[in-house]
Amino acid sequence: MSAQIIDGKAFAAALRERVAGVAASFEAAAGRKAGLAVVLVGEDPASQVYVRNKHKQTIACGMESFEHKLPAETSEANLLALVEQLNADPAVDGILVQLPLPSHMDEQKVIATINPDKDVDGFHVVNVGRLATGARGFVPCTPLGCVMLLKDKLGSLSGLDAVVIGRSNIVGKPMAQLLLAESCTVTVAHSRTKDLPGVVRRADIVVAAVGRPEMVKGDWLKPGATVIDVGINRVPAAEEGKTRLVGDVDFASASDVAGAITPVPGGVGPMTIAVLLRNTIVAAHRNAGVAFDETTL
Ligand SMILES: Nc1nc2c(c(=O)[nH]1)N[C@@H](CN(C=O)c1ccc(C(=O)N[C@@H](CCC(=O)O)C(=O)O)cc1)CN2
Repeated sequence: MSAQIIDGKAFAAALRERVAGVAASFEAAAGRKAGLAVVLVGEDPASQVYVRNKHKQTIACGMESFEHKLPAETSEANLLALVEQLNADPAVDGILVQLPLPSHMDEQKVIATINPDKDVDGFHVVNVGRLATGARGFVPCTPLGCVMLLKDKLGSLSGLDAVVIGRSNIVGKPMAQLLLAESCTVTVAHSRTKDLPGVVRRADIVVAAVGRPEMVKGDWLKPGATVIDVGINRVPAAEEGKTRLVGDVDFASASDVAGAITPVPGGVGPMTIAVLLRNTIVAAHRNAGVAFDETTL
């Protein structure tokens, strides 16, 4: 293995420290803590873990955490009413509805009900438009975390060739917008891309967000490329009945060719919640009209 490991867990811990410092000065200036409301519908085991971790880390950063857990059979109307209530609550600076939602709910309709200025997930079409046009808004947490890791490793990304594999609204599309804003030459590849290995081999930066375990192989990479693995896939482990977590990149072969690579777990995943806390403290300042230099986060 020759690649450097990009330690997302350590970077996320340092970001949370900075958020905690800013949260303390926000409380002193505003006379209240910043607040994050997280809504979980149903009992998806992975979502339960993510929501529990969001709650713990929000408290640890000195912010208020408002958890709302609704049964899987809750009607969409009930969920929309809760979102409206959170929109109107001055103690709530950020609102996050954990995805995926049960199949009887329209995710886009639910997201569209969140006040865009409390949409710390950055999924509302208003924030999607703001990102696309370079206006100030909220940027989805996972892609923003990936860009933070890339800039920390490479410095300026200007002029680099980037390939994003995957075109989801949550990761692929905003990732492409962010890399474009950093003056990369961006290609968005997907399941129908012809000669995917050939396309990936041109890239200085590869972001894999396709949801297919260990799909990207070492011989797809340009030597020295920086590889960001967004995949979180549970696959059977060697031991009977156990599972293990792998990314969308075949770490063993890729780390022989890449210059730097994020591991799974411990790479991009921890950045998602750290950036959520960052977006929440930014939202609190904007909504309360308290000035601070957002570039320090
Ligand atoms: N409303 C949202 N829903 C979902 C989002 C999101 O950003 N907003 N992202 C994902 C889930 N997610 C946060 O919600 C998330 C995923 C992964 C991690 C993480 O720390 N992963 C660890 C491994 C954890 C494990 O063992 O399973 C890692 O990669 O090291 C945190 C948050 C979908 N839903």
